[in-house]
Amino acid sequence: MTGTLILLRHGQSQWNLENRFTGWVDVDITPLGRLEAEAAGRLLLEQGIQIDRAFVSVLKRAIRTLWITLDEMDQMWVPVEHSWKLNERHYGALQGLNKPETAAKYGEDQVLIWRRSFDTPPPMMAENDDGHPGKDRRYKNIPIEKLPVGESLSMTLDRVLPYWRAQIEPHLTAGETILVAAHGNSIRAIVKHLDGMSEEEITGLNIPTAVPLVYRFGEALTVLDKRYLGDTAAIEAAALAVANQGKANNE
Ligand SMILES: O=C(O)[C@@H](CO)OP(=O)(O)O
Repeated sequence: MTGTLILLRHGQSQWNLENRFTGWVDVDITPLGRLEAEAAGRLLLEQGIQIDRAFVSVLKRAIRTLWITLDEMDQMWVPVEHSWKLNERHYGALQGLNKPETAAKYGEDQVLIWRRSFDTPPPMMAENDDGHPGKDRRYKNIPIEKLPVGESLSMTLDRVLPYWRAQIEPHLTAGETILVAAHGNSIRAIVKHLDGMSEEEITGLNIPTAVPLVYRFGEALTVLDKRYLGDTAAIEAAALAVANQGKANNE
């Protein structure tokens, strides 16, 4: 038996609430998002899970979710590594736009392609946009040509996977229990890899906010089992609500 992995999407963010494309915009979690993160911590605690190490993006909605979850578990002392490689996919020129309004303007089919197709990127952010990651101090050590201005899920996977292999996998192989606090689409990229999902299958996967997804691994990191912690019907309803965020009439 080797390690255990917990994948945790951040709690509800202000732009989840407003239903806006978020990507790399650093919005915080809402009061409900904080409660969701506390509930995630309680679920992990009930399972007696002891975290050895945590990994998190450099976006505050994931960082704060991690803090609250670890606080609830009284395990705030665990080593934490931050990396932009775990950031949400960059949503390019869509960032900030309201999803139902975008669906009303461009059609639900187009929005579904932008949100869930494997390899169609969103329209790119302009190089001179004030929100360009090259203008953000937290990315100053990353060569400008490596900073995305819009990513498909495939492009997200291309930056998540080398990080996963180099930084996270060795700890699982060593038998550690790892918590990864990240985002809907960076988690979808990891799940696609772990479950060997096809490009078709991954289009149907939606990750609910702040529900711990626990993987247990056997030799050579084969997946022994995978399950969400919590009430199955509520989790399915939450995933469906995420899927429906791209509908034109979704308020
Ligand atoms: O807007 C985003 O950054 C993501 C996650 O909230 O949305 P979607 O589910 O549409 O990929």
